Amino acid sequence: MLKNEYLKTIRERIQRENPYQAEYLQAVDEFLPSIEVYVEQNPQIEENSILELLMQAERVIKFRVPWQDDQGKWQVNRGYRIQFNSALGPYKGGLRLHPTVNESIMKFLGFEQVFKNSLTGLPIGGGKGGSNFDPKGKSDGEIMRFCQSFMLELQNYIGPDTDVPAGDIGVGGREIGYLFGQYKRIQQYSSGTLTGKPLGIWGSLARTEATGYGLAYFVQNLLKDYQDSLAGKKVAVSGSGNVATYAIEKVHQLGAVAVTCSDSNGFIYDEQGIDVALLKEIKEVKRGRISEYAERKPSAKYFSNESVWTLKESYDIALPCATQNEINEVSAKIIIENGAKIVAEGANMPSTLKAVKVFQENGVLFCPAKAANAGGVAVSALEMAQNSQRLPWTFEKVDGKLEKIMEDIYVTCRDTAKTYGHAGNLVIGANIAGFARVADAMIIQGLV
Ligand SMILES: NC(=O)C1=CN([C@@H]2O[C@H](COP(=O)(O)OP(=O)(O)OC[C@H]3O[C@@H](n4cnc5c(N)ncnc54)[C@H](OP(=O)(O)O)[C@@H]3O)[C@@H](O)[C@H]2O)C=CC1
Ligand SMILES: O=C(O)CCC(=O)C(=O)O
Repeated sequence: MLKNEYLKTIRERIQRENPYQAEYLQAVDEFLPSIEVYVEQNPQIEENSILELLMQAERVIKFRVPWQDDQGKWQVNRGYRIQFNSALGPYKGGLRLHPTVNESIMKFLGFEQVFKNSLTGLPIGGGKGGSNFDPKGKSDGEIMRFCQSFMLELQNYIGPDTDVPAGDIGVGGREIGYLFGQYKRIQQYSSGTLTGKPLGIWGSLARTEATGYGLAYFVQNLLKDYQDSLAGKKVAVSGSGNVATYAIEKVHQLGAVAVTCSDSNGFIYDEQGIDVALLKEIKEVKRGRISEYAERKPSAKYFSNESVWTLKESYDIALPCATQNEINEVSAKIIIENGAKIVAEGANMPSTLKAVKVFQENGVLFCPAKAANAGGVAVSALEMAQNSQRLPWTFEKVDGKLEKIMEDIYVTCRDTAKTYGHAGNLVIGANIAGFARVADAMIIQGLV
């Protein structure tokens, strides 16, 4: 519950202006209470109407995306780009292709991206985009025609110093390649306009791995504070896409064993540890379903139409890496009963507000998405740097920088939480640290 009168008026206004945007309101309700102590100690925030300005996306772009399917029939989807805040640099954030995409989901993602990008310490503002186009079951030709049509509109609003989109759910190297090709046809060859590019068109080494690896580095830093490490830990992971796959790969490299993964049809429990090579073959090469994993690996059990978070088996760490609100109050309690001491969010907002409360009240070390999954966008910013320099860096160089950035983010969140009287609360640490830098930049620039 908010106590500060200024924050109450901000919350009421957001409710009035966005009455049906449940996900955006949820992200706001996670954020506002956690910066209360900072706002009370820093009167310049209210004096300069920083929150009135910040909570309003700078620009919300909505457009029609017509495309022809393989039967020659015209289909139409809705496209979005939310240019949320540019105080720290060009808008930066992924594009999501999923049938659930709507303005509320785009806005929650864009809003959180602002503070996440700020935490990286790199010169990037926050944005997000996407479409309710469903890539599942579509041919390469259909994906290409959709991406070309999407870019026909989007190209009006992006560029290496304006807005730099990348991937998210349903958008990987293939889609970024098609989007880039269309941008080049209409505008010019400008490699820094999109990140997450395939290596053949000047993507960065380690961008594919960055979000999942970064998540593991974040957890490793947290454990270090408790004189512990990932070695020997049992880890439950949800999802089987980009973030989940490389989180599993890195926790294995650091000596832990990940025993689960999932897609929207069910989940796998493999007591021997997820076989990452098999997972990549099924998901990245064949674009198949996770059920095939159990058909090919005798030690694996498949649970159809169930979430990982219904599993009742012991593990030490939970890494939700699929989608928003996949963990509710009930599953949070199951995770705690299973013995998890750490929950680190690879996906964006995978825990409901009630789930976060359950974790925090039960002493779980909870690592919020905007800090724990910032490795992806951080390496995207490094991709922009390489593109500007016109020089590719080695995998080791990028991965080394990623490791240091994740350590810095962890330390910043930990120390900020302590400074403001909430030691151990990484939600408060992440939100205050991310917000303070954006607010300062807005004031320096005359509030624009
Ligand atoms: N890619 C990146 O660099 C970053 C991604 N993220 C976040 O991480 C999460 C995963 O993204 P990413 O791995 O890139 O996406 P992918 O498209 O590669 O994978 C998404 C995974 O989540 C599952 N999933 C998606 N929607 C649902 C749903 N409604 N219910 C159950 N499962 C679902 C998918 O299953 P299925 O195939 O069945 O749909 C798939 O296994 C998202 O929240 C994203 O915003 C955060 C930071 C950076
Ligand atoms: O790499 C990027 O720019 C986008 C990453 C992203 O969408 C995210 O952090 O949620």
